[in-house]
Amino acid sequence: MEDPAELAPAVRSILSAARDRAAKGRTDRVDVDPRDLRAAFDRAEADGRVPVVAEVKPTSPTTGGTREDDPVALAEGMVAGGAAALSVLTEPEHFGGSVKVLDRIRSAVDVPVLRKDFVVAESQLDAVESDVVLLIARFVGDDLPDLLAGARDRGFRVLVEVHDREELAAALDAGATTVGVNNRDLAELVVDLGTFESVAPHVPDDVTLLAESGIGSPADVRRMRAAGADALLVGSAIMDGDVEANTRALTRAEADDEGDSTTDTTETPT
Ligand SMILES: O=P(O)(O)OC[C@@H](O)[C@@H](O)c1c[nH]c2ccccc12
Repeated sequence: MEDPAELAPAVRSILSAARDRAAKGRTDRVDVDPRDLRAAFDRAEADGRVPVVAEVKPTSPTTGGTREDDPVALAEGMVAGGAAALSVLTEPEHFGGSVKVLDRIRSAVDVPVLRKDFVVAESQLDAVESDVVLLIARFVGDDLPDLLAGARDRGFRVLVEVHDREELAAALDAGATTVGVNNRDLAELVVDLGTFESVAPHVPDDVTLLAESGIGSPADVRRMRAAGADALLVGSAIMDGDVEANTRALTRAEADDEGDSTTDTTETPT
C-alpha cells in the first residue's frame, strides 16, 4: 500500500474518507449485467469517432468552482457529442459526486458507464451498479487481485489505473484486461502527457488501453492516440463550457473533414 506521506494532502483526505464510507457501507451484493466497453470503443472507431470516455466531474481538488447543472443533462450532452462511454465521479466529498446521480445517468443513456471512485474495500463495490469500476493500483496495492476478483464476481468490468511501469506490471500480473495510464501524478497532482507515452509501449496489444487526465485539445488527443491509446478519458476539458461541443471537438480530432463540421451528424451513438 502507498505510503500516505508521499501523496498530496487532498489525496490523503480522499482516501481516508473512502475508508470511512467502506466501514459504514452495508448493502446487498450487486449483480451487474454490464454494457461492453470494448464494443462501445469499436463502434465509435467504425463510425469515425475517436473513442472518448467523457467524465461527469462536478468539481475536483484541481479545478476551481463547481458545476451545478443537472448531471443527467450533462451526460446526455456528452453522448450527443459522440462520447463512446461515460465516467461518473461518485466520490461525494472532494468531487461533488454521488452514487444516485450515477444511477440516474446510467438509466438515461445506453453507453457503458464507469464508476469513478476510490474503491479500497470490497464492500464499496456494492454501493451502486455500473458497467465498469475503477481500481487504482497505487491505492489498493496488494489487494488488487482480490478486489479485481470481487468486482468481476459481481459482473463488473474493471479499469485498472496505473501511472508507472511498476504499477502496470502489478496490474497485468493481477489479470487486468483494461488499463488506464493516469497522466496526473497523485503525489503532486501535476499533469504530464509524457507519463502515458513512457508507459504505453510496455502494454501488451490485447489489453484495452486508456490515456487519462490532462487531455485538453484535439492535438492532445492525436498525441495520445499516436502513443497507442485505444481510448481517452477526459474530464475538465469537457466539463468546462458546452459539454456537447467540447466532446464533439475531441471525438472528431482525427476526422479529416474538420472544416466541414456543418454536415456533421449529431445522432446519438447506440
Ligand atoms: O479532468 P481531466 O484532467 O481530464 O481528468 C479526468 C480523469 O482522468 C481524472 O478525473 C481522474 C483520473 N483518475 C482519477 C481517479 C479518481 C478521480 C479522478 C480521476
